[in-house]
Amino acid sequence: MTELFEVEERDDHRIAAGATGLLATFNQGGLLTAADVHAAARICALAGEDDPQVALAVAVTVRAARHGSVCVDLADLAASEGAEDLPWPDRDDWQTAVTASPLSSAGVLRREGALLYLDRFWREEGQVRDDLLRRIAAPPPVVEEAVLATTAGRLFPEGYDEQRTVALAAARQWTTVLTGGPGTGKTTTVAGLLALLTGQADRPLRVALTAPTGKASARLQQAVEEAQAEDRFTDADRDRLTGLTASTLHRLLGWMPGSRNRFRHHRRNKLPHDVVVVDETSMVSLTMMARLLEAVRPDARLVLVGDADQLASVEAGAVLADLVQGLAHRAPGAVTGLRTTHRFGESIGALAESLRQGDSDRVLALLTEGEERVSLHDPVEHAETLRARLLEHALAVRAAAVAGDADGALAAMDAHRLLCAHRDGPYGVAHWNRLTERLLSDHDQGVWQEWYAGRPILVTANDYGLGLFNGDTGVVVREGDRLRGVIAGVGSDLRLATARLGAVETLHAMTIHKSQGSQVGEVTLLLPPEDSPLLTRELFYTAVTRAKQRVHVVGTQEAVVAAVERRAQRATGLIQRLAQD
Ligand SMILES: Nc1ncnc2c1ncn2[C@@H]1O[C@H](COP(=O)(O)OP(=O)(O)OP(=O)(O)O)[C@@H](O)[C@H]1O
Repeated sequence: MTELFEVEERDDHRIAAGATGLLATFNQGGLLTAADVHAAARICALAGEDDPQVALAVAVTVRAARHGSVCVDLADLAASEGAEDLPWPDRDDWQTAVTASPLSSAGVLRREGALLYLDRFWREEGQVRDDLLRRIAAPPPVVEEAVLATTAGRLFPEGYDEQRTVALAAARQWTTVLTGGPGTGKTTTVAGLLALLTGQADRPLRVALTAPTGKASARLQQAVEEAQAEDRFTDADRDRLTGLTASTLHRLLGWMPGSRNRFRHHRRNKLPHDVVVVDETSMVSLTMMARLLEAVRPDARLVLVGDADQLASVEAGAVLADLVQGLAHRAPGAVTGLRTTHRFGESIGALAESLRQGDSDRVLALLTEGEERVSLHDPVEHAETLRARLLEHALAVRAAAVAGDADGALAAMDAHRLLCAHRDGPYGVAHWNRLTERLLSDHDQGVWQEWYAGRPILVTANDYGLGLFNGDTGVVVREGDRLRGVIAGVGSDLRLATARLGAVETLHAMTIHKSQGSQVGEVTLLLPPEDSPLLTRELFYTAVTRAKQRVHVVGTQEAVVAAVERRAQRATGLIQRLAQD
């Protein structure tokens, strides 16, 4: 389905002043925004291109990137539901015009079969493909099979068979994509794999544990350390694995001031690590994957861990899902999957699995069976209960924060979260954050300003100086007569004066996109109406799998069915390009 906007007023900011021809028509028709139109007009002007069909092709390619796609299939777009009434150019004429354009000869526009790219994404996708296939074609690492088998038998005893198979495969090759839903033992496998690899080495291995967000990388480190505390690991294993530190991908690659997509480590200055484990790979954009692959030494193990059924990265690409599908044909051994859930109560696991399979009848049945851990509530009938739940949790966070109990406040904050698909409007995070703060201030006069004890916060930008990372969460706590922002960390929390906290949002409610990489006790998932274009299976799955104990879905049955049946589609060419010789 193609999402169009409706022009609401004469000076709607999405309407481009001065646009003409097809660009103006598609802008007024709600497909292109002013930004798409201006970008296309500028690119065409620089190349001396005045064919309106080419300008339209550039604009829809720019638009696609805004929606997370790295390319666009012109013919598909023209035929897509919702956009049929726009005056699309004839498909063949359009392709011919694009091919003949000076923008194509200059390499600004790139074709790959039916797909049209802007140069940057075309190059990045090609680079990801080439680097991966080069790694996969290289002679495999030399391993001591006898030692490997004995150690694997100890680290992965009976009951850990699935994980043993995956860890052994990863030990025997340079590149592994390890997929699995929540609680399937991905971290357990990584912890065991690291011990297997250090057991093979005659010197301490340099291991990088990394993830797209600080929170996710810290969680990985903590989970690996917890797994290694188990009896299956010997003191010798633990000794060899001391000093593991986790960092965000940006920090691992060496973030440079003033540059978003260029890093200190690259093809000519590789990372020193022998093993690089990336968690939450579904959140990694095409651009970051390209930067990572070029920086990893060819003789370093690379393990890309994630859940391919989750939402894709905020920025363009759907790399993990593409690798799972694309490599399944090209290099099946490189993709390993874990299926058995070890953590969830039966019902959350079953709900996640039915969502993964797209079985809307089963999803509805599970939600309405009367099971305590997963339930569906009508938005109107449930409104009062939802408000009461939000207030109850907000009061619990506040009580601990006012008492100066940072651990208690952080724990209370992670006991429940309201997850929304939208940022704005009646189903959006902004509305529900405001509402919760109003409920809280009706109850407690101390809550009426921006900073108050018990304000849960979400960091929205990296600040390397302060050690804050996009996605970190925390809470404002009273400390004597001052307020402090306490950001949850591994081992120790970070305490900062509230004045130093720049890019933060209130976190009584959170978007599902931003919830990726985190888990909480209970989730209340507020589904938007069935016609919301954001309502997709991946969104639903991601929200449900954030919960450790309980999921309350608030929405109509129609919204549930629409969510299960609609896929979040992104146009990418990686699967096809991985198949090519
Ligand atoms: N084979 C197994 N048998 C029993 N328990 C297991 C097994 N594998 C893992 N577990 C336990 O299940 C829980 C989930 O495992 P783990 O954290 O490794 O999964 P995960 O896939 O990394 O989860 P997530 O990504 O959702 O955090 C842990 O408590 C772990 O100790």
